[in-house]
Amino acid sequence: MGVNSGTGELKQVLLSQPTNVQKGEQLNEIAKKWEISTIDEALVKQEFYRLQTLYTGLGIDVEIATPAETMPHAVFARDLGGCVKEGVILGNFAREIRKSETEFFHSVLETLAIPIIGEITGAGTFEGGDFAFLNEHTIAVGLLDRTNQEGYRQLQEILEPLGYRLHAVPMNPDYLHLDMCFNLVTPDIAIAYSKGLPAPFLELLDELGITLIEGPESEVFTHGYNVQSLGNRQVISLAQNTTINEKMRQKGLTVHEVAITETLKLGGGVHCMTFPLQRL
Ligand SMILES: NC(=[NH2+])NCCC[C@H](N)C(=O)O
Repeated sequence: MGVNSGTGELKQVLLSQPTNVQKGEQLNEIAKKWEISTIDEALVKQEFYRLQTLYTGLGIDVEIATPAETMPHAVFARDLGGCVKEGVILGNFAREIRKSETEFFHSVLETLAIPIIGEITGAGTFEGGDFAFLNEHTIAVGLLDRTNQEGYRQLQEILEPLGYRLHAVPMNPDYLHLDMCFNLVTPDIAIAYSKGLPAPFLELLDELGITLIEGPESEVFTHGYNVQSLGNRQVISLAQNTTINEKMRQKGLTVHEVAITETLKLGGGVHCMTFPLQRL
């Protein structure tokens, strides 16, 4: 079980069914241009089903969580925490409306017999959208709108004794999470809004031999960088993001397109919706 990289072959994921999406509040700058009460829940459900079907069709096992109606943002299961090969580190949501998700996902993971190796607590906040493997031993942690210094410190306390090296990536909070700006798609290629990434992080990527497929700031807001790596040079990406999809194909990647537009209005995409449970 477990996840030992960001680009190993994806075998099992956790998705969380959308519920009551209009009852939330818009929590981030990316989502704020849409009035939440106008979001079409039936369409969001259809899109969820589309993603689920795509995963299943690709031979990836999908576990489905069914959150309570009080958890309109739980559809972004990624944010529950981080998964390494030893088990899951549960996060601590920064926004009040998402706090109850931790207990919910805790029980879901227990039911699935997934070990929980730590939890961020107290003044520390950490959301899984900020957690990115760079290689088997190196993990980048975004410090934007949701994960704070104390959350990062607690993560170090949990992961460094296990042999992981962590790197903080402070960025503009308007971009919400690291996974809105940066995603590794093969062991040595990432897609990124590079102008938004801090210089020490760009240097680290260079040292690790990771090259970038780059794009403009506007693609942060169209969820262009929020792709899901499947391993074996394959990714799931949004059908409408033709420019970034073409750039990935030019690098020899196989891009599986999914038609998701309505869910994006809540400020998350395919990567945010997917919590990887197992990669080989
Ligand atoms: N990993 C992500 N980028 N998640 C997006 C989360 C969006 C959600 N509406 C929130 O603001 O919390």
